[in-house]
Amino acid sequence: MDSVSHAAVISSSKLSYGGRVSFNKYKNPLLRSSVVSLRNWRAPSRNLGVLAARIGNKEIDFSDPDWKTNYQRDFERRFNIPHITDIFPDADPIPSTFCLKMRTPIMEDFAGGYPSDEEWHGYINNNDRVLLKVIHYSSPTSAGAECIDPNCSWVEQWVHRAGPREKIYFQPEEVKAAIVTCGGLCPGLNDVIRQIVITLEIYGVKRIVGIPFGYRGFSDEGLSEMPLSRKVVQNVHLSGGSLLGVSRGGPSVSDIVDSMEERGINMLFVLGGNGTHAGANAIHNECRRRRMRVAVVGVPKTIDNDILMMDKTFGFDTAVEEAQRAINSAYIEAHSAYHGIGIVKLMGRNSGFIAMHASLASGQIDICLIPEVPFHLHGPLGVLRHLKFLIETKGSAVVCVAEGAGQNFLGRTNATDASGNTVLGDFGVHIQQETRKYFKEIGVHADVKYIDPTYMIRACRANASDGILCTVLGQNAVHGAFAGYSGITVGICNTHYVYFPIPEVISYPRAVDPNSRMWHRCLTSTGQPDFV
Ligand SMILES: Nc1ncnc2c1ncn2[C@@H]1O[C@H](COP(=O)(O)OP(=O)(O)OP(=O)(O)O)[C@@H](O)[C@H]1O
Ligand SMILES: O=P(O)(O)OC[C@H]1O[C@](O)(CO)[C@@H](O)[C@@H]1O
Ligand SMILES: [Mg+2]
Repeated sequence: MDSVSHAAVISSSKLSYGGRVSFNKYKNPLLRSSVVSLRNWRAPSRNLGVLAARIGNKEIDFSDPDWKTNYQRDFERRFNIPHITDIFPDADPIPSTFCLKMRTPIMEDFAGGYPSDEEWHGYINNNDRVLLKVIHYSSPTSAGAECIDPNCSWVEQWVHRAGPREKIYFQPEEVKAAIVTCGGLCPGLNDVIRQIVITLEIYGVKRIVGIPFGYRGFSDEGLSEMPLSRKVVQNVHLSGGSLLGVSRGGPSVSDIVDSMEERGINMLFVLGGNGTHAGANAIHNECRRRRMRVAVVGVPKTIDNDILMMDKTFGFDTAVEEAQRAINSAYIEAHSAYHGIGIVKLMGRNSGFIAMHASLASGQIDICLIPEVPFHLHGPLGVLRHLKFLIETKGSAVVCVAEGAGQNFLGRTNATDASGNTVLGDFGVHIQQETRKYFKEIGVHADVKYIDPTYMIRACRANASDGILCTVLGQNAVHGAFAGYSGITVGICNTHYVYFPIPEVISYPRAVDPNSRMWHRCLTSTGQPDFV
């Protein structure tokens, strides 16, 4: 009897963004983004008696008639985005240099009394908010219900709307802006760089530089900053990768901030994943500690789509699209061979979003294995037995595995990369070998083909959908910095663009919820049984 693959939801790397997180039946990711422990909370049911939940340092007593108001107040506080006036209360804003010139309205067009040209300026008001959750679950047992209290009450939660403000807190001629790209590659990095530069220039910024090869570029002698302008970035989005280069590891936060001070950088745009954002937040805090008038703004970058609260991160769509070619090849190989089995391994260290979405998109996958959903390989309920069934009934099969799936079947290496991320074992190779062995043992012919397109799905140009996302995120990053915000990141939430405080989106990696509608849709599409 083999062991069951465990849900690898929390990275065991050195990155600890928000302390330890205890997972439980409670489904609301907002609650999970702090240390959450529930007391006297048993199951989502309407008829429970004493109820309380600990959220961060706060205890919620659901019998208190004001619990919702208090929760919302606390939520507002947590999702408040740091502003320059927090440390410089006397900082005076100036009218924005970002021009939103509208055409002169023709009165017939606005017969109902549309605002005049003066009133309709097109800027975002600082009090504008976007609703974080849009489903009003009528029951805690509703599919995918994300409840705060056991009755699954409706609690409005709002986050800050992104975009250009009427007043700005930086004189463009005094700005030196820097862009840095860290972590692994992701389609769309160049699109974001391009748009940040273009938008900065529209505000009137003349000094814009790229920091080469991630945070390392702040400290490594011999790596000099790259002057950026519209001319330099005009066509960079036509190719994949990062114009600036990427890296893992690098200098300490204090060395990075020393370097920023030396270079006179007062706007820093940081493109990266969880680790990079943890770094960006630490840089923001250090700048505040030193009372530097600086804006640090992140743009979440990960093909894995593992950042909390966002509809998606840029590069994810493209990665899913690129994965189609590998899946289709695996399908053709499997379908054309006698008892063909195609296996495709896709990226996704902690989260199976790429594998799940690529499987759904292709319609060619019979078995999708992701880190979040435990499974047996061997035994009567195991994956291999199901493969035998598929060979007997369909004649061929295609399997899609996420890189982080099935890690418990492999020996631990304890190896880490330069950023401290755990180096995973190769489950794709393992399942390929086990499949061959299994069919040999049972005396059934099987023609197993293994495709690992790992870097091919991210080392490519962004598709059109990601291109748009990158463009809007890049613009909003600049708007956020000029509006005086720092320690924030940009994202898309329920199709609207928003600013989040960094700690709230990186407290743990976002993962596929095995109870979600999307995972169930994937199962409906593949037709796979539970392998436990
Ligand atoms: N907790 C942290 N505090 C400060 N810096 C960090 C922290 N974690 C990671 N970093 C730095 O952030 C950079 C990128 O981290 P990492 O290699 O983990 O990639 P990432 O941003 O998570 O992107 P990817 O999605 O590609 O893994 C590295 O230079 C690393 O040193
Ligand atoms: O080989 P590299 O560059 O460290 O990147 C690999 C990692 O990048 C990721 O896509 C994360 O962004 C993981 O899924 C994968 O493990
Ligand atoms: Mg990471």
